Amino acid sequence: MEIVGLTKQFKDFTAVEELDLEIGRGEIFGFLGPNGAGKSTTIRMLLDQLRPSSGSARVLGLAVGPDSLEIHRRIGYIPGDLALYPKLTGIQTLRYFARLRGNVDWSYVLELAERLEADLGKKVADYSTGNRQKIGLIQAFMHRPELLILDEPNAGLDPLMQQTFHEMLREVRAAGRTVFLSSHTLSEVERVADRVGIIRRGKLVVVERVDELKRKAIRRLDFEFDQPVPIDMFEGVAGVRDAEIDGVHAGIAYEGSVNDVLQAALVHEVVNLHSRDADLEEIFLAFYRSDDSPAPLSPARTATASAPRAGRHVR
Ligand SMILES: Nc1ncnc2c1ncn2[C@@H]1O[C@H](COP(=O)(O)OP(=O)(O)OP(=O)(O)O)[C@@H](O)[C@H]1O
Repeated sequence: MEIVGLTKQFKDFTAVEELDLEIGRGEIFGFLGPNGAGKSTTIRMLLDQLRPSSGSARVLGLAVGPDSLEIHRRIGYIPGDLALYPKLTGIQTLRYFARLRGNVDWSYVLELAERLEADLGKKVADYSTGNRQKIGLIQAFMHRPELLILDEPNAGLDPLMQQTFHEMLREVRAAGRTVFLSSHTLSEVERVADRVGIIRRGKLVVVERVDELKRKAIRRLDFEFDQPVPIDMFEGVAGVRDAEIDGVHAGIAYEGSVNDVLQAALVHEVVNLHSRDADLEEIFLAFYRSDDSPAPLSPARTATASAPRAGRHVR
């Protein structure tokens, strides 16, 4: 998928501004942003449901606009506000979608329904949000599309079903097919996506590999030593952003490789060591902040800005 300068103006309000993005085949791309950031507007332009004010997009090598019929044939899609016929049962709904699509392997549909534990017997009107979403997922996956465009697909799924859904996404990737997954929750995207793009107030503020973001994030180590250690023992150690030394305890915030931190620590006898996860949340929150300050330029810079001041503290 290639998006170039995509812009949507609603009167004098710019919902999406000059969006550039390339997504490769076989990739799970997480499109993250707070409510109202412009995710659905972007997706609706990709689907040709909304005309861009300027810019263009190609999906599966085809031009959005002129080739949209062909694009729709080859993709699977869940809209943010999935509308289903309330009087049909789940199974009737899926048969209807399968007929529209043509060439759907019905045994695969039933397999998906079983994996997602979808209740197909009830009328859609009587469905819970989660079950409605399951029908949405099955219809998006049923024809094994080359590209899945999923707008907030996780809504209403319980944790177990989210896991099943993530497995399904990984299978899609393993088969060389592509996923464009919009979400406002970091934890979902972090678990499955190869790369993320964060959109804020219509602008793409960062596009980065998830593992790269994690690598750049601040991490924490808590040491316990067998005897009190000097308060300056981590001073000048590469990557150390903050050191809180309190007798036999040392809490270290660092970025990059852990080796230098460990080397500096092992000068003394370590009796206990606790490592805390990379604080990706901090990075994302910095991008999400809705104040009027300019968006951060890079995740590395954000991590630096949101990290405690370098130096040492004595409690
Ligand atoms: N038809 C429209 N006319 C005017 N403004 C609109 C229209 N559609 C969307 N917007 C505005 O564009 C902005 C982006 O909306 P969009 O639905 O793309 O956000 P989103 O990132 O999908 O958010 P959410 O997570 O809440 O679904 C919002 O401020 C919204 O009010």
